[in-house]
Amino acid sequence: MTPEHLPTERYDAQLAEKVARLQSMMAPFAAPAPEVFRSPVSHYRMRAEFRIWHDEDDLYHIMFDQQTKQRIRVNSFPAASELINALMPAMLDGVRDIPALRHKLFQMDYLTTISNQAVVSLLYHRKLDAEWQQHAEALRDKLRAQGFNVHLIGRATKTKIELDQDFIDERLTVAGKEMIYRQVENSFTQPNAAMNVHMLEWALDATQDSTGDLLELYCGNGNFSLALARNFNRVLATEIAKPSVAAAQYNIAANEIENVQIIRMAAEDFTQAMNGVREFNRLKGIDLKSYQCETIFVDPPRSGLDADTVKMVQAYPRILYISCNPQTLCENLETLSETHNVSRLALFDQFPYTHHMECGVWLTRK
Ligand SMILES: C[S@@+](CC[C@H](N)C(=O)[O-])C[C@H]1O[C@@H](n2cnc3c(N)ncnc32)[C@H](O)[C@@H]1O
Repeated sequence: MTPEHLPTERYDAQLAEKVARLQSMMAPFAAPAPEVFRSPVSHYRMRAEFRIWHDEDDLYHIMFDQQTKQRIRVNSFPAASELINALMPAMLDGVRDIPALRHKLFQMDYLTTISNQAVVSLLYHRKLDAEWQQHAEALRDKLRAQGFNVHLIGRATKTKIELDQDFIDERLTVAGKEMIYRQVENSFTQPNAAMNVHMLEWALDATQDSTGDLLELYCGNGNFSLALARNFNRVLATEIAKPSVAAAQYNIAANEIENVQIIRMAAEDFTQAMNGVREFNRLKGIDLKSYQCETIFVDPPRSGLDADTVKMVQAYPRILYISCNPQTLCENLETLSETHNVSRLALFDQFPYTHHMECGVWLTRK
């Protein structure tokens, strides 16, 4: 695959290979056949980052070939949203002839939503000054006059200048209900919006007959917490990153959801609190014992769950586990499968044309 050409004709074969690979990885755990969710074959990524190459009076977006490390010029990027593709030439046109915007610009990061909002970050190897800000504001206004709903951010060492805001608001219809999700620049969000909706709807379906409350670790901006709130009395969710927690708090209010509480804490610390190893100020005023959690939901980073958290998770009758790395999922399942059955398995093709797989398991106590 080159950045400008997606082998769409090979999409089905590549997905079939992933299904077979996942099935063989999950065979030791007697998992059922996966429920498979296809991605759109193009324009599926809501975010993309490019290096910027300066060539005399011109400049363009580039990527590096992962194998050969060679530089590849990228005029269009069909994996990314239509909005990113429309913004890419507009950004270059806006920067090319303005030395204050162009000087030592080395990267542009794009984040977009299907609600058609965008934030573009310009990264520099130099200090940003008032002149930069003045020209960036002019560029932003020019882009808006062209019809883009865009926000610009300048970044340099220890500096972040947001011209007006560093977030955009996504709107997703999840099982018939429109949800608002604030997404913050440089914070985690699911990259493939269509696949995110499949994941949310699958999680809702898996937990539809739940009773009691839900405990969630690694909740990000409340993506799953808010969608799943309708299946539980209450949701208690934790997340380490401050901007994501702030976005989650906003999203609770914006969606008028009253049964979700977010705590900013590392999963490892929360596990210690649950095990009574240590007391934490952040948990003051939160009556953990009042929660009747029969289900736990985890969506950890690629490294999976640490050993103590696996043990803590294992105490719950039902476990919903979304993973962007089946390798670490399988490592965790070696322990979890001692006490739980894999009742459902799903493959979400979040990363088409790559080897990466996103999957979900629904575990029920034996
Ligand atoms: C795969 S993302 C999932 C986020 C969210 N569930 C979603 O769908 O957008 C993993 C999240 O775990 C958070 N995280 C990473 N390490 C953590 C830790 N040690 N404790 C708690 N959260 C952590 C990251 O900030 C990120 O938001």
